[in-house]
Order: sequence, then C-alpha cells, then structure tokens
Amino acid sequence: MPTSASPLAPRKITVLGAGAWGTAVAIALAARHEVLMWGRNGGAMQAMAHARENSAYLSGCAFPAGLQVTADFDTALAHVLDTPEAEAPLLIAACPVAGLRPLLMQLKPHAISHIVWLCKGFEGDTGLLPHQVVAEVLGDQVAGGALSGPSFAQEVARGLPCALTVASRSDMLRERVVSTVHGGNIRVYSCDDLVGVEVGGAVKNVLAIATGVADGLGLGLNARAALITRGLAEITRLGIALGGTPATFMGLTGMGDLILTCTGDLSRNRRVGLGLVQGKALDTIVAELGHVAEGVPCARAVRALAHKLGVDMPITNAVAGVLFDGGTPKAMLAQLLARDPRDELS
Ligand SMILES: NC(=O)C1=CN([C@@H]2O[C@H](COP(=O)(O)OP(=O)(O)OC[C@H]3O[C@@H](n4cnc5c(N)ncnc54)[C@H](O)[C@@H]3O)[C@@H](O)[C@H]2O)C=CC1
Ligand SMILES: O=C(CO)COP(=O)(O)O
Repeated sequence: MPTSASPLAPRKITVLGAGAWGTAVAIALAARHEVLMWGRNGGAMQAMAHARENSAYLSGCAFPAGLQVTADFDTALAHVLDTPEAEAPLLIAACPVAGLRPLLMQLKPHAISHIVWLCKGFEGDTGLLPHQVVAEVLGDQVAGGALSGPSFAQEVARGLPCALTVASRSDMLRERVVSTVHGGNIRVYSCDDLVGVEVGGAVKNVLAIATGVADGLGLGLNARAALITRGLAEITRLGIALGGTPATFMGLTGMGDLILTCTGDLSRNRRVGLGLVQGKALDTIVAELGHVAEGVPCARAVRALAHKLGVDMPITNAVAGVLFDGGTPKAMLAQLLARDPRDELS
C-alpha cells in the first residue's frame, strides 16, 4: 500500500520508557522532531538531563537538542495530548513486554487516540502478544501498532541506516508512523499483519539464544545457518497457527530480525546463549547484561503456547529445556540432532 513519507513539519513525539531502545529511537527522531522521553526513575532522568546522554543504557550517544527528558508522566503525556490531532503527534511505548500492561494501566485514564509499541515478545503470564494486551487494557477504539525490524539500539542511536516495519490494522496509524519516522537513515515499511510481525519479533529472540549456544560450543557456520533456517521454519509454523501471513516471516520483522539477532554480537539474547555455554547461571548472565533479554521469558511462553496449539517447535523446546529444566547445551544439541528426519517444507 503506498504511503506518504517526509513530514511537512516537526512533530511532537513522546517516548515512554528510557532503556536502550527507547533512548535510541528518541535520539534518532529528535534530529527531526520535538521528542520528550519519559522514564520512571526520577534520579536516572535527572542524570540524563544533566549529562545529555543515557549513561546507564546507551553510553556515548549524545542527546540532540530536540530531545528532552522527564520523570513526570503527566508532563510526558501532555506533550502529545495537548497537540491537535491534525498535527499528528505520536505516542510510543518503549518498555519491555513485562512492563507493557503496567504502562497501559497508567495510560488508561487518559484520552489517548493511538499508541505504537516497540517491545518484542509474548506476555509471560497470559501468553498474549502485545497487540492483544493493548486491546485488553485500552479497548479497540485506540489505534495501535507495532514498530519492529532489525535494529540494534547502538547502531540506530549512532545514525547508521536501518529499515523497520510498522504493523497496524489502522490506516491512520500506519500513515502517521511512516510520515513521522521514515526519513534520514531510517526507512519504514508498513503492513497490516500485526500477528506475523509480532510473532517474528518475539520468537527470533529465542532463536538468538540457540545460536549463541551453538556458536559458544564452536559448532561452526554450517550449524549456525541450519539453526537460523530451521528457526525461521518454526517461527513461521507458530505465526501461521496464530493467524499470521506466511510472507511476513520472510520480511524485515521475520527473517531480517532473525538474521541480525542470531549473528550480531550486539544482541543481548545471543549473549545469553554464549553465557550458558560458559557455564554461567541464567540469573548471573541476565544481571551481567544489565538489560532485558526478552528471549528468556519468551522461550517459556512460546513453549507453552506451541504445546497448546500442537505446533512443533523443537529448537524453542530445546532452549527452554536449558533455561528452565537444567538441560545442558550439549544435551540440547544431542536432542535436536537425534530427531527423526522430516520433510523440509511440511
Ligand atoms: N535494544 C535494542 O536494540 C532493541 C530492543 N527492542 C525491544 O524493546 C524493548 C525494550 O528493550 P530495551 O530498551 O533495549 O531494554 P533495556 O533493558 O535496555 O531497558 C528497559 C527499560 O524499560 C524500563 N521499564 C521496565 N518496565 C517498565 C515499565 N513498566 N514502565 C516503564 N518503563 C519500564 C526499564 O526501567 C528500562 O529503562 C524490548 O522488548 C526489546 O526486545 C526492540 C528493538 C531493538
Ligand atoms: O531486537 C533487537 C534487534 O532488532 C535487539 O535484540 P537483543 O534484545 O537480542 O539485543
């Protein structure tokens, strides 16, 4: 579907969440727009305002003049809510999946028209995708969309080129995101397959843990390519079972993000896999990361969901076995290799 690009004027954008990705997106958009980033930790936001960088989550990436920060939720919301809809303000939720429902509960009393989320995963307790959580909390009158794709925060914050996809069932929201975010070194594609985009973004994190394990064990490039490709097959099976469109999994938010996260050493999820092979405890690995690794809770949620739906997801099951059931990386490998042969395309 054709969409217009290049905004006519700077827009008002609020980013809720001040981790690595929220900060990178805020920095990138502040070159062209008036961005206000909210974080829940008052001390941290004050330090950011003073240093003009987010030293805890994205050090060395200076804030442009167009980026302001606050720890006051009402101020952050007023930045977009006090802007006429005709000026197309943009509200972005940049927290991890586990923080999405609490954040939406904070938003619920306010009259928001739309929301874009950046998180990738399934909600732990419910097994819901982010768009389902949004619909459950805010109802379906609020236009919602996921902005996803291969995009390491460190690279986006440094202004390196990337391509993203906005997925929404709302024409208005897709148009607003494209016309606001597309430009400079960021290309934004659009599609209406929310399920496919969200499943790809969620499950690739589990596969990145698997690839980290394989690379940590020194299994070689052939094994890595096999894992990525068969990983894509299992993402696609789950995505189709949930109502996604097959072609979506071949796109930026499927294959694109899978390749990036499985092969790029900037990936936190890949580093979880590497750490497991070094014999570190999961808690230690995550604490050392200092960031969320969505593939960890996602592995549990996807294993349960796939079991419920009768979808075969052997790599995810093997990862979950190592993460939660005391399996060893070598046992994970043996379990995968010992599987019966199967038709590649079934
Ligand atoms: N870092 C990256 O390169 C990318 C990350 N993502 C996704 O974006 C999401 C966020 O990731 P990062 O920012 O990298 O994580 P991070 O670990 O760097 O930061 C998470 C931030 O979220 C905050 N947070 C947690 N719960 C919250 C809540 N209830 N309300 C408000 N803030 C809350 C934390 O205080 C922290 O500031 C994840 O789902 C991740 O998969 C997507 C694309 C790229
Ligand atoms: O989603 C990402 C890149 O697109 C970031 O992946 P990690 O969370 O594994 O760092």
